[in-house]
Amino acid sequence: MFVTVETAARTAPAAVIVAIDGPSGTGKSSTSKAVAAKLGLRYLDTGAQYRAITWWMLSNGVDVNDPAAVATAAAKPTIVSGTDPGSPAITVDGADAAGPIRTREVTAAVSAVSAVPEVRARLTELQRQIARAGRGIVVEGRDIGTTVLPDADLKIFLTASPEARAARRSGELKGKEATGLAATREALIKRDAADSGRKVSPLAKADDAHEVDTTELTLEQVVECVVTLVETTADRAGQSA
Ligand SMILES: Nc1ncnc2c1ncn2[C@@H]1O[C@H](COP(=O)(O)OP(=O)(O)OP(=O)(O)O)[C@@H](O)[C@H]1O
Ligand SMILES: Nc1ccn([C@@H]2O[C@H](COP(=O)(O)O)[C@@H](O)[C@H]2O)c(=O)n1
Repeated sequence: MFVTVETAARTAPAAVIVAIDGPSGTGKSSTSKAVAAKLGLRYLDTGAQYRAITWWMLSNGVDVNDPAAVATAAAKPTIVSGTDPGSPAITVDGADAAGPIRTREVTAAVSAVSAVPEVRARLTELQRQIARAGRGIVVEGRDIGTTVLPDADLKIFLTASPEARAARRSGELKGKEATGLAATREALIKRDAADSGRKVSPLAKADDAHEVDTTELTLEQVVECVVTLVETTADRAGQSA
């Protein structure tokens, strides 16, 4: 049963569990952080965990294209995720990994590592522990609604056209590792294809997820849409939100 908290800008059931999935660049992280902050919920970025384990593999000389080698090493790194939407943190063996996990090298290798069943089993268990460890939470990823938290109170599947996603990413990279729009578009399509095509818990929309096409929406409009869905879910459960 939900318990309502009234401390955030909007109110939400303290125990609500929200799963947000979707392809790369659809706005999962931005939306999840903003929704969690507005509703006083915790936030978990599961993509950061897959990036963190990938970074550890690369840093420790594990061949990321050798599934057996990745499987053997999967239990070795200690990954700790913060759940404050205002300052999402991630450490690997005690070291701050927030910066290194965002490099192009990690992005290029993460789909291969995340396809290894031993990696998924380990991180799925960690994600479930975090989700159940405290008050309500917004968890974002690729398989949250289908596999990690199939009993989530609310499931959202964000989409956007490849063109919109590439434009968003290119804007983000300006002045850093600047990449052309076409190359960015191809890279995200390739990563989505790998994530959708793997055998174990692929990127997929849960049957009971609400699909939100963000192509023509501002971030603020997407956040408002999801906050309203959380409130409606709470109302349906018989609580004020
Ligand atoms: N509705 C939107 N309109 C315009 N820009 C957006 C919108 N949503 C997110 N963005 C921007 O698009 C970029 C990608 O967003 P974000 O990182 O939240 O996506 P993501 O789905 O989490 O991506 P990934 O799965 O690759 O981590 C960011 O720069 C973000 O500010
Ligand atoms: N639940 C998840 C979340 C992520 N992945 C894999 O991690 C990659 C990086 O995710 P970002 O959200 O940080 O871009 C992603 O491409 C997937 O390979 C996953 O498998 N399951």
